Amino acid sequence: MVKWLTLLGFSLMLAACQPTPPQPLYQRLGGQTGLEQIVDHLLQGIANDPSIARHFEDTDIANFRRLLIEQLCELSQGPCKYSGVTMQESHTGFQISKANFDALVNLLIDAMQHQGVSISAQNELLGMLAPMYKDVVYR
Ligand code: HEM
Repeated sequence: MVKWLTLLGFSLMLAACQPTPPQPLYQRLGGQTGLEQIVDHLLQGIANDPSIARHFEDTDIANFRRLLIEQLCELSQGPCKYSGVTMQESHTGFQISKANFDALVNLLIDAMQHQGVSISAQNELLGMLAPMYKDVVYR
């Protein structure tokens, strides 16, 4: 009996030591509220940087905000479905440069940092956005 209880005790201890799986990225970005705040901070950064803001002169910003939140939510496995057009379609004709792209990514990093998002979650999201470079720059 004592032997069984000892064994059970060890099993419970081992179970407690198992690393807990990381939360989905969506949660680590702060869920819907977190994403909204990240995007709002990013929009503020865009507004303050004339080299990026000039591209958005004719853009419906409220719609862009809604679509960007939707896209980031879907990418991070949140409960959303992106309803916008492809990255290639939406960026064609804007002649966005590599410097523009890097500047926007830096503003996003700044926004995530401000929101207290962990470095690993930041890198995960950035890793998902990096392949979009070819669809955004010099289209
Ligand atoms: C990975 C980086 C980027 C992501 C994830 C992204 C995402 C998006 C999304 C979701 C939309 C809305 C698409 C739609 O209307 O259906 C959009 C539109 C737009 N993006 Fe980006 N974007 C990125 C980089 C950039 C950069 C670097 C610039 C310029 C500096 C830029 C300028 C624009 C503009 C001007 C529009 C609005 C186009 C319009 O008014 O129809 N984007 N982007």
